[in-house]
Amino acid sequence: MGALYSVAEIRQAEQAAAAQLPPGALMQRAGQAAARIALDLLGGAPARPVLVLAGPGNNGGDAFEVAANLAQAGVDVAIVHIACEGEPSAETAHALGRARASTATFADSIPDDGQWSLIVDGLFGIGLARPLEGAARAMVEAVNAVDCTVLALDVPSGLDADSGAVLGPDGVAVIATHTVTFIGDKPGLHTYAGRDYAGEVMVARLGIDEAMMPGASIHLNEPPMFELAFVPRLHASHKGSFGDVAVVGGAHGMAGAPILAARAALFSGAGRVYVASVDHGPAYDNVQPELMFRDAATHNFAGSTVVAGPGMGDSATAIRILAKLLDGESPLVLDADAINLVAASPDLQSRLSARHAPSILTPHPLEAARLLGVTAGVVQGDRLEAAREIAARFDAFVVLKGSGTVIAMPDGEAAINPTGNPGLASAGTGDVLAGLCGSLLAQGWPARDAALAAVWMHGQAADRLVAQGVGPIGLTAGELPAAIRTVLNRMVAQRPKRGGQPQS
Ligand SMILES: NC(=O)C1=CN([C@@H]2O[C@H](COP(=O)(O)OP(=O)(O)OC[C@H]3O[C@@H](n4cnc5c(N)ncnc54)[C@H](OP(=O)(O)O)[C@@H]3O)[C@@H](O)[C@H]2O)[C@@H](O)CC1
Ligand SMILES: Nc1ncnc2c1ncn2[C@@H]1O[C@H](COP(=O)(O)OP(=O)(O)O)[C@@H](O)[C@H]1O
Ligand SMILES: [K+]
Repeated sequence: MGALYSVAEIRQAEQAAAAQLPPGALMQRAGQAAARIALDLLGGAPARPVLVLAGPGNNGGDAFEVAANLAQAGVDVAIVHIACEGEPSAETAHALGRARASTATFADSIPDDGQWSLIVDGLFGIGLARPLEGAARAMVEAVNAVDCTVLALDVPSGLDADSGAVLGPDGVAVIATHTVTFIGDKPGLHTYAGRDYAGEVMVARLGIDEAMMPGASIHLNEPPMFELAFVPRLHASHKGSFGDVAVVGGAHGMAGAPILAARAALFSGAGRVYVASVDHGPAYDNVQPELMFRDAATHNFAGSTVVAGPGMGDSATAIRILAKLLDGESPLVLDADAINLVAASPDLQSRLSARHAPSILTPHPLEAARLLGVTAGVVQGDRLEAAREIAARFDAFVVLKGSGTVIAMPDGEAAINPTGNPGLASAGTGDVLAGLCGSLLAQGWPARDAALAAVWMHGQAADRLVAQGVGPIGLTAGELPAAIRTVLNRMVAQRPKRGGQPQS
């Protein structure tokens, strides 16, 4: 499965492998793998030269190997090198010698009028220690101003491989169309700014055996992580077999938010779905008359999975209802205002931590920041750490939303979601996700699998809609439930077979 490794873990694997190999072997393999990908991207004899940017460290060494290999393959290559102040590593010095001995030419800076068939970014990799300044910064800005295919070596220069943040308050990083990353995949390529800067990510393992890699605690959220939880339905089933969901929210002026969550629950297979309004909500939904409407203050939630928060507001009634729900035994999804209410109340926080039934929290970065008592900038600067911290603090399953949503479990396991697109950046899509999480819980899914599958399907549904021309611009939250239903039924149909008795 798609393991993601921290920089520290990659360094550990690199050292273990290098100890068993001739000097420079890993860098040579990195150069060969990247040159193969570069030749594929060029797709035949290029009309224009390839520009290779080589930094002061070993990322620059990889770049020299790529340059030498491309030159050997008959490609016209120009190299711009930022030399290091001291001595380069032995393998980088060797790679530089190979590049100098090849037909590649060296220039002091990127020519203003240069036109390239491909730019190879070998400025900085996992050794990036501080924001880019001076010549390096100017070079990155020049690359980003050119409309050209850009292949980043290991990591787009300027991007933190652990967090997906661009280094520095006003930092810059290379916007690559493709990234070939070495030894193992890295979380920062898939979350926060990472998806925009890395482009398509390819992993070159450099011949390092899986067994030599450290056990990963972070994975890409892909179907093998959760697909066994999809169960085909038995003929001998009825609506009571698929659980009840009650969505609590809908303060004055916010009646639509719980309805979106409720529709998502209905379209993803919950047996019965209620909307419990905190503020005298509508009597029925004429688009989805299957939904049942109740008063949250008097509704009996026993036996239901509860999704609390969409449009819930912060009234005394909302706080009282939330306290009761936190003390109850129903599986809970807490979203939006329910998260804000918990963040503002040490009393609600201790009730949440003390729960025995599963809780899934679905904060966006600002809601997560309120829970942690920090700014949204701090959360975004290390999304994995923020999600894990909330999961540990409240013994809950956490979905930290945004590009590259992070899912963190109370036991420290974490995943980064690769599906979804900016079409989801519109009001109400989070309500749909909360309703989907609640629906899977109500159908008996373990909280871990429910959180992983809900996030993946929500993004996949948006990706399918965009592929059909429905978005990204103008995609509405209300269009998601039907698309989620299609994705879910496909997942059930494609689920790997498991022998044994029918499951009820
Ligand atoms: N070792 C191996 O077996 C393998 C390694 N591989 C490759 O090596 C890469 C890691 O190499 P690396 O450790 O040399 O770090 P790298 O990313 O080149 O940067 C360090 C240099 O940059 C400098 N520097 C840092 N930040 C800076 C800034 N903001 N502005 C200016 N300078 C800055 C820093 O200087 P210092 O901080 O020491 O002053 C140092 O000179 C890895 O990503 C992969 O591509 C592969 O070949 C596989 C085998
Ligand atoms: N640029 C993006 N790429 C991928 N997913 C996104 C993007 N922007 C938003 N999303 C997703 O859309 C949903 C938005 O949720 P939220 O911010 O709670 O909105 P709302 O409260 O309006 O429903 C989340 O699932 C989030 O991960
Ligand atoms: K790079």
